[in-house]
Order: sequence, then C-alpha cells, then structure tokens
Amino acid sequence: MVEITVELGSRSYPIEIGPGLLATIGERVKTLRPTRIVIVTNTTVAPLYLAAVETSCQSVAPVSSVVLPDGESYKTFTAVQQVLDGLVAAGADRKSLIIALGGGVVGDISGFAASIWMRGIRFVQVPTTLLAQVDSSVGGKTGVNLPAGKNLIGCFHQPSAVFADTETLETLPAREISAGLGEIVKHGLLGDAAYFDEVERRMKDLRSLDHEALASVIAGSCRLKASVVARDETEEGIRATLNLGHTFGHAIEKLAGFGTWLHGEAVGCGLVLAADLSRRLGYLTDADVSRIESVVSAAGLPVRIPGLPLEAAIQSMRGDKKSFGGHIRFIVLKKIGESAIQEVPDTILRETLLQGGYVP
Ligand SMILES: NC(=O)c1ccc[n+]([C@@H]2O[C@H](COP(=O)([O-])OP(=O)(O)OC[C@H]3O[C@@H](n4cnc5c(N)ncnc54)[C@H](O)[C@@H]3O)[C@@H](O)[C@H]2O)c1
Ligand SMILES: O=C(O)C(=O)C[C@@H](O)[C@H](O)[C@H](O)COP(=O)(O)O
Ligand SMILES: [Zn+2]
Repeated sequence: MVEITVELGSRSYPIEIGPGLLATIGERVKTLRPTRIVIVTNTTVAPLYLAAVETSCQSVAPVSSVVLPDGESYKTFTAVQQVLDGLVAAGADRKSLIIALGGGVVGDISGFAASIWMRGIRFVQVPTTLLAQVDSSVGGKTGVNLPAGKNLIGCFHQPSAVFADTETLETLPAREISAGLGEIVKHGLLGDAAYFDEVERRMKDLRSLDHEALASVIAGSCRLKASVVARDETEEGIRATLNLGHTFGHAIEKLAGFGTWLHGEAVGCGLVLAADLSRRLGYLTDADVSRIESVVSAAGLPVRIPGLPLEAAIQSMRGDKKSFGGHIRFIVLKKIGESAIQEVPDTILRETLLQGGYVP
C-alpha cells in the first residue's frame, strides 16, 4: 500500500492506493465518526462494488445508497438533486459522510452535493476508474456540466480521504483504461522528463494492467497532483497547468455532445493540439510534437478530430474558465516537463485547430 498526503494544513488528507481496499473502507472511515453514511454510485458500479463497501461500513453507522444513472450526460443538477434527495431520505445531518464510489462523474457530483448539503459536509472518494484514481479523486474540484460548457458549476471542496483500490481496475473496459492514460500522459508532460519517459516506456504494460506499472504511475500521478494542489488549492496560478489539453478537450466534449467522447479521450487529443500550438509559438520542436502524438496514440487515444466546427469551437473556448475578457488563455509547453499559461494569437489557434481536424 502506498500513502500520499495532500498537504492542506488542518484539511490535509491521505490518498491510499493498493489492492483490496474496498473491504476496509469501514474501518478507515471510522475515525471520522460519521452519524450516517450515504454511498453514492451508479448503475454500472453498484452491482460490482456497492455490496462490499456497504458491508464494510455497516458497523460504523447506518448506511444507505444513491444509485445514479451512468454517463457524462448525467453530470447535471438533476443528479445533484438526486443525491440531495437521498440525503433527506437518509435523515443526514452535518456529521454525515458521503462516500463517492465510482469514476470521475460520480466523484464530481458527490463532492458538489457534499459541499452544499447543510452548507457542507465531509466526503470520501473511492475512485474505481483509472482516470479517477490518478486525477479526479484528488484536489477537491467538484461540479457538474451545463449545456453551455464543462464543469461550469461547482466549487472547491476537498475530500477527507481518497481510497483507491487498484483491484477495481480489473473490471474496467479497455476504452476507459485508455481514457485514464490521457490524464497520465498529461501528468508526464507537466512533471519532469523522467516521469514522461516512464509513462512512454511502460505504455504497453499499463494498457495490459501490469500491476507494478499501474501502481507506479497511479502513485506518480497522485504525487504530482497532490503537490500542485498543496501549492495552489483554488487555481490562482500553477494549478491551471493541470488544465493542459483541456481548453481543446472541453470544447471537443461539448461540441460532440457530452458522453460522445470520453473526457480522457478529449484530453489526449487536446494534448496533441496543445503540443502543436506550443510548436507554432516557437517552444517545442517537430520531434517533441511527434513524440507526444506517438505516446497519445500508443495510449489508444485519438489524435485528430473528425470534423468539428471551427467557429463554434473557438466560441466555446472563449467560455473556458481560464478566459478573461473574451481572451482565451492556453496551457502551453515550453518543453516536456515545463508548462506556462498564456494568451495565443487567433491566427495561430486557427492553424492548430485546422491541423487537428476542425472544419472551417
Ligand atoms: N474533479 C477533477 O479534478 C476531475 C479531474 C479529471 C476529470 N474529471 C471529470 O471526471 C469525469 C471522467 O471520469 P471517468 O473517466 O472516471 O468517467 P466515468 O465516471 O464516466 O467512468 C467511466 C465509466 O466506467 C464505469 N466504471 C467505473 N468504475 C468501473 C469499474 N471498476 N469497472 C467497470 N466499470 C466501471 C462508469 O460507470 C462509466 O461508465 C469527467 O466528468 C471529468 O470532467 C474531474
Ligand atoms: O484538478 C485540476 O485542477 C484539473 O484541472 C484536473 C483536470 O484533469 C480536470 O478535468 C478538471 O475537472 C478540469 O477542471 P476545469 O476547472 O477546467 O473544469
Ligand atoms: Zn481532466
């Protein structure tokens, strides 16, 4: 078992990573002394893992569950309302605990519901996708989508703990493993060159769920994210770099219709576009861009966009949370392992988008 701490003073919390954690969630949350436990999950994860978590929590406090519909298209206010209804039905109070059992969608919805129930209660993340284990369960970004864009509603609300049971990845479809690898490649590009080398070198092992390779990158990515979040919890500065590839990715997700592209797929393609942009700005070399494209492709992720509308994409990016006064700001790579945030001339952005497969 690996334990990493997200250092946030009195709100610091552990990320525990290892096999077989699900059956021990009860003993791990006991120290939080919850009055009630409400497990939030979805229709896919419930038949696989809900019973194990319920059983382990039963001796700690009365347990109930909320089972949401599955999919990015359900990451909406309606789902938050469903969780709040579940809290009412359970008689939850300010000392109750939400356990988010599932991928990033369940985690983001549950965290947001936890942040607004009685003005904020505690929640614990039990991520069951690779993407959630390496990224979404850590850092306290919570929220839902609006038709106008990704994650437009939400707040920062840190979990009390993250328990990533790596055995749950065994039931995850290959497409979802690739999606998780999208965020891992992002971390490789943001971290140091050695981490990127490791991700690149072990891509085959990662895709075939080699335990040692997975354990190493889950810990590597969590360490990187934890250190960025500890330095800049609410994205005043350096945390924005975790958005590498996301200005493009979020536009792809929205324009294709939420749920058509997986988040990690859109991020993977967004990384290639961000690399292309960085080359046009004079930072990366042609060889860097080819290398990044090859790694994204080796992860099983798309590197081009079949025909999305250019003007609608640019419009969508103007609504990104990093944009101010209509100016779109991108995370660019100065080199592999070094990122920055900057405004980009419209002409260069258009060249990159056309190269990436957007249509005028
Ligand atoms: N809060 C953050 O910091 C942050 C970071 C990255 C992504 N996100 C958000 O996370 C979401 C993407 O998360 P995701 O990739 O986990 O998608 P997801 O939550 O939709 O899960 C992917 C699919 O896998 C299924 N599933 C989950 N665990 C399973 C398991 N062990 N076995 C079999 N099936 C399983 C789910 O039911 C779903 O169908 C997006 O909404 C994205 O915006 C948030
Ligand atoms: O934790 C962060 O900060 C991130 O940006 C991580 C991203 O992978 C994640 O997709 C996040 O939800 C995007 O945040 P947003 O603020 O652009 O909605
Ligand atoms: Zn992301």
